[in-house]
Amino acid sequence: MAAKIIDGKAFAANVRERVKAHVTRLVEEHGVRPGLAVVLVGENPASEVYVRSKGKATKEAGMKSVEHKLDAATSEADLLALIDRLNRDETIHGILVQLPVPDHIDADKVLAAINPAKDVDGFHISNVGLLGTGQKAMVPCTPLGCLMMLREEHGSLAGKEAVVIGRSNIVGKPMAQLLVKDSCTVTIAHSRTKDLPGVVSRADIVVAAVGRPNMVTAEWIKPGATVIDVGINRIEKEDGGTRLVGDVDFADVSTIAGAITPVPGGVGPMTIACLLANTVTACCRMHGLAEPEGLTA
Ligand SMILES: NC(=O)C1=CN([C@@H]2O[C@H](COP(=O)(O)OP(=O)(O)OC[C@H]3O[C@@H](n4cnc5c(N)ncnc54)[C@H](OP(=O)(O)O)[C@@H]3O)[C@@H](O)[C@H]2O)C=CC1
Ligand SMILES: Nc1nc(=O)c2c([nH]1)NC[C@@H]1CN(c3ccc(C(=O)N[C@@H](CCC(=O)O)C(=O)O)cc3)C=[N+]21
Repeated sequence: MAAKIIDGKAFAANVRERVKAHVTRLVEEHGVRPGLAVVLVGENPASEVYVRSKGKATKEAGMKSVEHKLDAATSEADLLALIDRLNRDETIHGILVQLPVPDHIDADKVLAAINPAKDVDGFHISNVGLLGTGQKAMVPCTPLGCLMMLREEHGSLAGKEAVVIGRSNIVGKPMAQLLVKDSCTVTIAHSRTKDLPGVVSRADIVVAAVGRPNMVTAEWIKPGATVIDVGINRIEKEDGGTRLVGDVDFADVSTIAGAITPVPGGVGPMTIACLLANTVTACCRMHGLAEPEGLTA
């Protein structure tokens, strides 16, 4: 039987509506408007697309949106000075520095400079540590979006076998933490994993975050498993154009999976919706106001 296709775009639209409703309450009842600052260093066509769609979605949700586009040659000191200004700006509740940053800038140092309360990406070590110890944290947007879709699909995740392919700090590791927190039995696989197909075939839940087009095929998948495809890979078409594909061979895997996210239209839109949700959450925490329900981990 063909897999259910999880409509990330529709789910994200629903999350954005709920964010917008909460923003309206914050503005009307408390005179507070959540603000998000996105910082982009250098010219990266893909990053510019994301930054533009983040800005548009932020405004549509009724929030303040600020974009800082810095020259590729911007010094680390100048970037740190901008972050310091945004940290002290009371109209800004969320700060996101688009990754990757140019080689002459130390990304760890930049992330550590962001006020953890405004760290809507959840990349600051104090948020990483809070998440890892099961405390209230800012949770990275992509894994949070994946978790929301999995909870919607399954209700409780307790006792499920989950395999996360990829161990990056921005997707794989925080995804695994969230699944453990929801009582899954979690395996993290990576490039040195032996018998990856064998490991993946045990899973009730597969999250692929690798960056290799169509790597995961039907033979790896336990019948009925839920497959979340985080990968964003731009590949050449026969006609010379390009198209986006995930890390999962969608046509193949959807013949055996129980449910699957498409690329595009799956995890990507949820990432942006969760960024807005995190900005509202950060704003509420900063002002000691009630947080939106169902929009945090
Ligand atoms: N939809 C969205 O919102 C987002 C999508 N992405 C996409 O998700 C993908 C992953 O991103 P990110 O985590 O940043 O990528 P990284 O490159 O940081 O990490 C990739 C991971 O995949 C592992 N890996 C590489 N090759 C293999 C292999 N052959 N078998 C098993 N594991 C392998 C690597 O292992 P090792 O550690 O051993 O090198 C690494 O842990 C990319 O396509 C990216 O574009 C990312 C962020 C957001
Ligand atoms: N500090 C930081 N935080 C991030 O969250 C971050 C980052 N840096 N660097 C780059 C990655 C990538 N990322 C995506 C967001 C949305 C889509 C998205 O909306 N994708 C659409 C398609 C978009 C298109 O057509 O290009 C979809 O999958 O349907 C994809 C990828 C966030 N990232």
